[in-house]
Amino acid sequence: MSKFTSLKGLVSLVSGGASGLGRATVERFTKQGARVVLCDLPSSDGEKVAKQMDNCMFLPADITSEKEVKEVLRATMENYKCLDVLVNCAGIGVARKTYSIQKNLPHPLDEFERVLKVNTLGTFNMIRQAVILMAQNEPNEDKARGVIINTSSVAAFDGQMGQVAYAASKAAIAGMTLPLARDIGEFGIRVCTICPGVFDTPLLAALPQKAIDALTKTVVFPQRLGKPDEFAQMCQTIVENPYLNGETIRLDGALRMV
Ligand SMILES: NC(=O)c1ccc[n+]([C@@H]2O[C@H](COP(=O)([O-])OP(=O)(O)OC[C@H]3O[C@@H](n4cnc5c(N)ncnc54)[C@H](O)[C@@H]3O)[C@@H](O)[C@H]2O)c1
Ligand SMILES: C[C@]12CC(=O)[C@H]3[C@@H](CCC4=CC(=O)CC[C@@]43C)[C@@H]1CC[C@@H]2C(=O)CO
Repeated sequence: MSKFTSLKGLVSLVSGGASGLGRATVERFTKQGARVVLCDLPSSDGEKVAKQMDNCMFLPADITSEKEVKEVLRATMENYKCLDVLVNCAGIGVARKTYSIQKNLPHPLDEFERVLKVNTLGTFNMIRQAVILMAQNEPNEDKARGVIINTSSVAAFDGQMGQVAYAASKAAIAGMTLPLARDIGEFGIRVCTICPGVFDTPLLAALPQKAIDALTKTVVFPQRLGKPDEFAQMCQTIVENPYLNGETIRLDGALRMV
């Protein structure tokens, strides 16, 4: 069977794999026979989560650290001799308006910088180093060597009040998709980005229940929160469809955040 027609045997690196959408992706990929490196912060549940799955190892790193990501990729090569798929799920959010008139305070610059650093710079740091490994792979009959999947958000297009930093960071990830595909297509590496709507994860759970209910009501159909495995299923689809490239895919039940 040609490589990338199924997840079986593929070496996959999932950032943010200790929680939420990333964890669901690790679970689905390992169940489908992939060998998975779970990358997450040292303070995360990464070790515990990896131990619960077959063919999964935890390699701690902060995705914003060039040195730590380099070590994760070195260890991936040492253990698995290659890297076929990268799924960038690691990310953070912050709720902060551009100016609080009550406190007479503008959005803290360091907070804006932190969100952009983790979400956008961290995603690119993973990509720029993973490409080096993927480009060494033996190509399949279609000359394919690797697949990269990024996580943006519907907030990239319908950012809500208080999401200026988050929306900027996610719009940048969506904006990177096509130029990345153009840059690394010559090496046989495809790049797609998923824009989730509202998914039932610990990140979302930080919202008050009333806010979650209000967001859920704005989903057209099915009117419910997305299941993390539905995100993971989209990742599997992207890997297994050789003609999907350079595309940003909304996965949101036709939600358009107000
Ligand atoms: N849950 C949603 O509704 C939703 C909607 C749209 C987009 N997203 C995006 O999907 C991704 C996953 O979200 P989630 O809901 O699963 O969140 P989550 O908080 O459950 O998981 C995020 C994971 O990323 C890890 N992480 C954070 N910063 C990191 C860093 N610097 N280095 C390494 N790991 C780091 C965290 O430790 C955590 O395990 C995020 O990028 C988020 O912005 C989520
Ligand atoms: C993920 C999303 C946007 C956010 O950043 C918020 C999150 C709900 C929980 C949050 C509480 C906060 O205090 C900070 C912001 C945030 C992490 C939102 C759920 C859906 C939003 C989204 O991106 C939809 O695609």
